[in-house]
Amino acid sequence: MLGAGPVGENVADRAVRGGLTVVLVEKELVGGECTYWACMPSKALLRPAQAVRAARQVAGAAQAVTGGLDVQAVLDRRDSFTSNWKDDGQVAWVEGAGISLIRGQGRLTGVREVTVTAADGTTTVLTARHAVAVATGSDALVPDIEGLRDADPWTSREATSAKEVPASLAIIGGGVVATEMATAYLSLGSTVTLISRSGLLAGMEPFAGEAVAEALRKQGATVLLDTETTRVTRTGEEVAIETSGGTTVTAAEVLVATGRTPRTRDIGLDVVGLKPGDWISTDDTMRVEGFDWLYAAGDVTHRALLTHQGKYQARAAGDVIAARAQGTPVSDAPWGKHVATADHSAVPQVTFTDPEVASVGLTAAAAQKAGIRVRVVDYEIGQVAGASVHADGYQGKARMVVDEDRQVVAGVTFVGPDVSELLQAATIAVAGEVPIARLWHAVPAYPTISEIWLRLLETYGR
Ligand SMILES: Cc1cc2nc3c(=O)[nH]c(=O)nc-3n(C[C@H](O)[C@H](O)[C@H](O)COP(=O)(O)OP(=O)(O)OC[C@H]3O[C@@H](n4cnc5c(N)ncnc54)[C@H](O)[C@@H]3O)c2cc1C
Ligand SMILES: NC(=O)c1ccc[n+]([C@@H]2O[C@H](COP(=O)([O-])OP(=O)(O)OC[C@H]3O[C@@H](n4cnc5c(N)ncnc54)[C@H](O)[C@@H]3O)[C@@H](O)[C@H]2O)c1
Repeated sequence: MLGAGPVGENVADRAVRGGLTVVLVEKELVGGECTYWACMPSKALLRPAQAVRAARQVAGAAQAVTGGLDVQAVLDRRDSFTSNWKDDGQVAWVEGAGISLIRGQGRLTGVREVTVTAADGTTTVLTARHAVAVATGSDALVPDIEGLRDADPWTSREATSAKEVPASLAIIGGGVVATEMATAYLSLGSTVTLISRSGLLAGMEPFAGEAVAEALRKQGATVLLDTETTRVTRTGEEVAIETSGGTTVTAAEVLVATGRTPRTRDIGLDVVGLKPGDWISTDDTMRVEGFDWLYAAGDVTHRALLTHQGKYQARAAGDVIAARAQGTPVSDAPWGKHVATADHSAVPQVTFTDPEVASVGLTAAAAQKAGIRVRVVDYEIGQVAGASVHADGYQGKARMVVDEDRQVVAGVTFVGPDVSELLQAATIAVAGEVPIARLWHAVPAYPTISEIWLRLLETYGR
């Protein structure tokens, strides 16, 4: 098993539970990007401001919040979530799960063969009886913008692990990392400028990015949309970012948040006939096409660059590797035990901005593009009784995209404060293909924000 991020750990765990022996190879920290430089530290940076905002939106509680964030306490709490970038806890879990761990850079060196080069240069050759799985994840992509690499830019790693808050931060990109880090650093006191070559959160329902852009501006950020970055220059303590609009943005640091690139350049893909530097594509059992022994899961497959979805793929992969090894039945029809079917139509994602964006399944545009006859149902979440009790002047919007021919929900998007916990109900509706007629019988409790479901159904009609 190459890579001990959340995905590698789960493939290994499932294969061990299935009766196999597993060696996990890790070159940095057991727990991967998610634990140390992505999901956990970013959410730890965001949560304190969200808690303060929640209190400030409720008269009575608002009066109790008299100060600003304690920045050092926020950073200290973030450090506790990353265990100060030490992986002892995760190593203990690996050992407890009966998985062997070898530290070093792993490379494919033959059929079912991996060679691990340790930090001191010693090598260990491992030959698998059944399978090799690759879950080496992804790195931040730094695009070819003139001067950018020489300007010593931050990537998501520096943004999530910074020990000090820069006075000003320019962010190139308009996706999830850019918007979340803009939200976090604004709350920590930086002057933030976000430079996006498109609108924000492209690929989601348009009203999501529009709401986030408006909110970032209200919170004090400068948001430049449809703006290309043309040149970046660092002079001493300052970075100058020239843009297509003619504006030059200056900041103490520049964060590049322009997507990911697969960690496959140096893992021996050429030895097995694949191209180094490419994403690794698989079938729905996570087996690499053309191989009976090579599997991949998680970010490296480019199916859905999310921890929960990678771990879902990992459960399928670990279980199917064990089943194929033991000769037990394989359940690889859509929605079977050994396939990651949901990757195609039911991927949930929360963007932890303020307001939050929670979505699953297809947007209206994506559904139409897929040839589905859709009806779009929109509703203002603030009109739901539970939302008005939750926060004074609650503002948010929900969209349900209905597949008219199949009478099921193809996608749902919620934008608003604290909508993240609404998402699992939507995921169940989409993945479960629950008929609209039956959803009427899933009665949301009064007065909760979940009553948005009732309002969406009433707007749809029956
Ligand atoms: C800033 C940020 C915030 C994010 N927030 C969220 C979030 O809130 N929710 C969410 O679901 N997703 C989030 N993501 C995405 C999430 O981090 C990834 O989807 C997830 O980490 C993928 O897991 P993985 O195991 O595939 O890869 P990784 O976590 O990257 O782990 C891969 C592991 O493989 C190791 N490795 C690589 N090459 C080798 C080799 N040759 N030999 C040995 N070991 C090797 C690496 O050192 C690493 O430990 C975020 C991403 C970023 C950048
Ligand atoms: N809360 C979460 O679930 C969460 C949080 C952060 C990251 N992630 C995952 O991590 C992945 C990476 O996030 P991300 O924000 O880096 O990627 P992204 O794909 O979400 O956004 C990339 C952004 O960079 C822009 N861009 C791309 N190339 C560019 C260029 N050459 N010049 C200027 N702009 C350019 C794109 O237009 C887009 O706005 C995502 O796929 C996401 O799923 C998830």
